[in-house]
Amino acid sequence: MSSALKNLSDFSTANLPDVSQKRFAIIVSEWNTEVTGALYTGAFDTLVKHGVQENHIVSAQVPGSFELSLGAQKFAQREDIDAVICLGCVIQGETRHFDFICQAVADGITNVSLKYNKPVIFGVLTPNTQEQAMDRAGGKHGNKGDEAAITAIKMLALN
Ligand SMILES: Nc1c(NC[C@H](O)[C@H](O)[C@H](O)CO)[nH]c(=O)[nH]c1=O
Ligand SMILES: CC(=O)[C@@H](O)COP(=O)(O)O
Repeated sequence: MSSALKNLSDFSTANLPDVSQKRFAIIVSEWNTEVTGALYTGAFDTLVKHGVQENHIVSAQVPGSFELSLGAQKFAQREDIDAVICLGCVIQGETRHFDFICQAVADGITNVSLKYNKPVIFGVLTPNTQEQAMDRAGGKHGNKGDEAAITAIKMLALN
């Protein structure tokens, strides 16, 4: 189902693991900060809502989504971090730069997750327009940050 028909904040919370002692890092891109800020709020609030202690959440900013992979790696390599959530918004421009960033960050985040055997969540919006972005950052299609946070929690159940 495409996100146009789905609410990103509508997910099952059945059988969630106890995350009261788990530690999370949230890495946020500074590009399109009005969008990524809303994603961050959604992710942070969702983690706390489902049992994560606020002082068990560390946050960091990177200049753009392309830098999310390295930012994620700096926290994924830490023994005191159980999962990493990457938040960004790459909006299509006039050139193919969009394509290179999106592919690089998707591949990079995947590689970090596999290298450190930890959940590193792709909470990156790749819309065509600012409106599409806002619709997915707390608008009519929910909040990708909520989805990223619950995904991190669910993946820790695999441990
Ligand atoms: N255009 C967007 C960017 N561009 C910047 C890159 O992410 C990167 O920081 C730069 O290429 C230097 O390495 N980043 C976004 O997150 N969103 C955009 O729409
Ligand atoms: C996704 C981007 O980097 C974008 O903002 C760049 O815009 P353009 O492709 O018009 O240079």
